[in-house]
Amino acid sequence: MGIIIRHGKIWSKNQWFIGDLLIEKGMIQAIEQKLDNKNHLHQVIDAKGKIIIPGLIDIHVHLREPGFEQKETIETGTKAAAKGGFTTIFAMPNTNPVMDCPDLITFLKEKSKALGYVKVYPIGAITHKQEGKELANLLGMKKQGAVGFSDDGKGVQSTSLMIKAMETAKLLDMPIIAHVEDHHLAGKGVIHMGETAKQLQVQGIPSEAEYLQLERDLMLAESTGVHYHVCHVSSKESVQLIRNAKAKGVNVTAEVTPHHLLLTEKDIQPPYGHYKMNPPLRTEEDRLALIEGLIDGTIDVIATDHAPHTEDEKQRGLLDAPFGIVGLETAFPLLYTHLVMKKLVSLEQLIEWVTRKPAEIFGLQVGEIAVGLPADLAVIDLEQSKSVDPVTFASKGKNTPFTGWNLYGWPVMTIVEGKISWEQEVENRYA
Ligand SMILES: NC(=O)N[C@@H](CC(=O)O)C(=O)O
Ligand SMILES: [Zn+2]
Ligand SMILES: [Zn+2]
Repeated sequence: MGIIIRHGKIWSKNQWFIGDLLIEKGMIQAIEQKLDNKNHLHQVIDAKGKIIIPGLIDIHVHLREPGFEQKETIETGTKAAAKGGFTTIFAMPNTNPVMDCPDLITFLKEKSKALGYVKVYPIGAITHKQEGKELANLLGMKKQGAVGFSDDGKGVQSTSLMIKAMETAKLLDMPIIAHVEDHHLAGKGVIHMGETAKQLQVQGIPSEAEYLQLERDLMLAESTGVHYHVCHVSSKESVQLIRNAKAKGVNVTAEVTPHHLLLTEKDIQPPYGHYKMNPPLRTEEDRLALIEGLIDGTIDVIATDHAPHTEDEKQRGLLDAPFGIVGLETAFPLLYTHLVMKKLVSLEQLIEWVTRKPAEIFGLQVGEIAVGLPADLAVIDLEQSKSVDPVTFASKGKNTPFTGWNLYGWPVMTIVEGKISWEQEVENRYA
């Protein structure tokens, strides 16, 4: 028995098609105007008025397990992903112990696969314990299924170590996924070094902390030829550096988060902890440069940097709260409501940045809807509106600055390899 999804507006091969879609054995078997359901063999789902798009892909997620299960677990994090319309995520290695060895890569792959909510690809650490002192076992982690290497949460301060990391990753044909941050320049800063930091009399993090290390890395990426991916770009200077590097043919790709696209330092308000993330929210000029960078292809994809923390930790206030906000369960509605509905970008562009593009830059065989491909799908109701309520999150992390925002474009069903992984109707029934 398979599934027929009827009357949906399907995004397939770069165009919209209104009709039926048949899923069997985990694969998309047919897309036609009308499919009949002989002998009622298949489960039928009515998707009239909804769009059916490739399952969303988030290449930057913190699942926190092992070690920080009070913030999130593989189970709650992958459930949150499914609820957000995601079918594939990359998990960052800043766990405890740090994912810096083959066994931990295997642990994450096996546990997430057994749970089955979404496909999880581990990112291994660049350096042993993310201490920035010696390279981790990159080859061993690749063999167990790591898709890239990152010391996310920290910048790699040592230039010589970064050269070694890039040379090794290049040999292994693996990407370096870089959190760029000069720790001396960032100092004890908590938000962007700008107007709001002045008003609140707190130390700021200058844009230089990001873009000077990025400039170093881009030169090294050019000389080593490695695929260098920049995490959570936040400043206009970084956008320009990436633009220039791409024009020179450097093998660089980049991501931006929904919060850096939609918020600035001016939005920072109590509870301050919910506006504290790394890199910080910057200025309106930076925000506009990020949108421009996306549109002109300088920035390739949108990734959430889903970074759950406990409410206790976040209530410690601006100075003492940890950096990071959640993102999986609000990403698509936020971007749809505030970029597409405001006509800054098209729906089709948005879909590209969260499906086909991330698959393309990391060589994944997902991100498209077509007959013969795995059935990884998100069904989305563009007309459904509701306000963000963290109490309803599947994630343990309730740390979002978007509480109360009224948004359109909520996922109603997520299908992973032909199985319904999350369904709004079922959840509502038991709520
Ligand atoms: N983004 C954040 O503010 N925090 C992330 C680390 C990171 O992505 O750099 C975290 O792990 O909490
Ligand atoms: Zn980071
Ligand atoms: Zn991160």
